[in-house]
Amino acid sequence: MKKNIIPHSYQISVTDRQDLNGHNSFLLWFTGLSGSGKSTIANVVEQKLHQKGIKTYTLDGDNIRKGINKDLTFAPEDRTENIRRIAEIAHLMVDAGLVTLAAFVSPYKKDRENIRSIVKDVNFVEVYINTSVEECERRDVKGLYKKARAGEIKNMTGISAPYEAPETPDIEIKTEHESVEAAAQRIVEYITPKLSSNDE
Ligand SMILES: Nc1ncnc2c1ncn2[C@@H]1O[C@H](COP(=O)(O)OS(=O)(=O)O)[C@@H](OP(=O)(O)O)[C@H]1O
Ligand SMILES: Nc1ncnc2c1ncn2[C@@H]1O[C@H](COP(=O)(O)OP(=O)(O)O)[C@@H](O)[C@H]1O
Repeated sequence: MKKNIIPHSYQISVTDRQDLNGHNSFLLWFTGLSGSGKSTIANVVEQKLHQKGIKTYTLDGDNIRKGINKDLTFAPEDRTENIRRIAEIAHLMVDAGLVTLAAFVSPYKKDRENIRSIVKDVNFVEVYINTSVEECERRDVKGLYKKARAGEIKNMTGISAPYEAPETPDIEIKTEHESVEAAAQRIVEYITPKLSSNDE
């Protein structure tokens, strides 16, 4: 605890907010290479949850790297800071009672472990979107792999920067063998018991 920062105790707790919402809150974290399918699958999962009346919010590159983290690059120490800040934001969102989805490359194992400690283990569901770099490069949704091969982008994950795959993710999706719809449905089925369980 930092000196002279004394927390105020508020009367409304996360449990009160969850009771009002009628469901628990937690963080669904998607990790994988650029173009692996994180945003596509997270988007369908969020739609399915929304249709069930679940309160959600999705954090991704569009609302984070263009906003609060626009000062950060793709150098390793900046990626670490990127993920740390996102984890702190996600922590606030989970505290606010939202099922929070986050889709970031998050290539370093130690950074993903740090998320787990920030939001607490019980609130963290790790989804590994496992797509080979060959397939991501074939899709090349944003033309980044082409630029990386041409040397126009440095530190491109999978090409010139590492991706440390999760060893024991909660859910693993191999997009070369599973459709977007099937993957999203499997994720929703996995988290459904967590929405209403009281074993926090
Ligand atoms: N060098 C390099 N490596 C990887 N990705 C790159 C790079 N430069 C730009 N981009 C684009 O930025 C998106 C990844 O940002 P993240 O914040 O998810 O990255 S990280 O978690 O900090 O590693 C990633 O978005 P997604 O394609 O949605 O994953 C890319 O579009
Ligand atoms: N089974 C699948 N799951 C997810 N995406 C898939 C799948 N098959 C093909 N794709 C395509 O791969 C691309 C993934 O892009 P995107 O979701 O932006 O990836 P990321 O967010 O990981 O960078 C999309 O064009 C999507 O339509």
